[in-house]
Amino acid sequence: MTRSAKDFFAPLAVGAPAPLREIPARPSRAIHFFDPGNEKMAAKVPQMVGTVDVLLGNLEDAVKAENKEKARQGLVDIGRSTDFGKTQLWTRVNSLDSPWALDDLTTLVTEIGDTLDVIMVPKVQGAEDIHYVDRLLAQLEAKAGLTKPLQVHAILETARGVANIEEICAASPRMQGLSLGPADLAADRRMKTTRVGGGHPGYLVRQDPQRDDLGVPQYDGPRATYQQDLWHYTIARMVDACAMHGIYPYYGPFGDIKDTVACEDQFRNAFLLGCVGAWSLHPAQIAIAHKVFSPSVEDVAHARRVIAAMGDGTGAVMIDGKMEDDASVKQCQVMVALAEELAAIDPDLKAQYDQIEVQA
Ligand SMILES: CC(=O)SCCNC(=O)CCNC(=O)[C@H](O)C(C)(C)COP(=O)(O)OP(=O)(O)OC[C@H]1O[C@@H](n2cnc3c(N)ncnc32)[C@H](O)[C@@H]1OP(=O)(O)O
Ligand SMILES: O=CC(=O)O
Ligand SMILES: [Mg+2]
Repeated sequence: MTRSAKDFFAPLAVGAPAPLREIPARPSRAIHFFDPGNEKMAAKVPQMVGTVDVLLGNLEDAVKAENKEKARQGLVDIGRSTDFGKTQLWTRVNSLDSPWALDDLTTLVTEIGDTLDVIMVPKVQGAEDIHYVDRLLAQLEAKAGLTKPLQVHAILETARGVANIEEICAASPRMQGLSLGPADLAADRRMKTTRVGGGHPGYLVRQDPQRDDLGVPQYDGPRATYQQDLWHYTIARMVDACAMHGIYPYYGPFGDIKDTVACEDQFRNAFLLGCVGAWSLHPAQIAIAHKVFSPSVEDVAHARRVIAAMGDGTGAVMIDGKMEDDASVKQCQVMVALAEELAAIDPDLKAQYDQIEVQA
């Protein structure tokens, strides 16, 4: 049964911290995955602090079954020994139907709960999964004496999860956001792909056939094709569900590490539709995500001009031949607010945005 509105912000265990009323808008352009049980990767984590918005210790898929405990302990060690500064530390625990999820949550919350910001829960099917995690986290927070509630991020990677997307977002005040999990989602939906995210050359639309002088279609003549985005529908649903509930949508993994161009395109589609970040699986993908999910200097300059010209934000003005009004100024405010959040943690970006004032 759904909790009453009054109970929604009450702690779910005696001694647990009060739930957040609002999810803080912290920059999270790249959520960088590392395997804490892989010595080489783990050794790089302290040097990566400050170079990426989020470092995520991954315990789920991509960690071999025999290494699950090692990865969990590796994350505890990293959490204890690293000063993360403004970089957030997230984890992805094993799925709730696995033999590891309970120990993942119990160990991480009690050992490094004060260092962790967000717990990513994979393969979320419905509100019941979030309710389970919500109560368990409250009990563990109380046990560990934590003063700040942990946030929860759900991966959308089952057909049932997509069908229940709104109730998942609404299930707990801990809900921070959703990520698209295109690999598991493709398998669960029985899509006929074998990739981790990105497009597919077979998913396309084809230009109509040219016609000859008599109007007869030339079916064997040249016709352009345009590859389509397999993920448009799901990302659009995520964006609406997240916006409705005051939480944040993210594109997930892009598995073709060498195809940096297509990765950038896929991330940009997600950014333009409303996502705030994407996963980085390899150090090479961090710069791509930072570039794509930071508004361009040109867009910020334009947005500031519109805001300045619109005064109190009502009415209509012409700028460079285009009509701007109450609705476009709101889009500009979204752009400028994001630029300000990012400038606060990224000195290079701040310098670029500050330059706009000089040129204006
Ligand atoms: C569908 C899903 O669930 S997606 C999420 C789960 N998947 C993951 O988390 C995958 C994470 N990434 C990886 O495991 C690796 O990047 C791989 C397997 C994709 C590629 O690894 P490699 O073949 O070693 O890549 P490559 O040789 O280019 O690595 C270069 C260096 O970067 C390091 N590196 C690679 N990936 C990472 C990473 N994610 N974080 C930190 N360092 C990394 C390597 O250890 C290597 O270090 P070295 O120069 O000291 O030897
Ligand atoms: O976990 C991510 C996915 O794409 O599956
Ligand atoms: Mg997955």
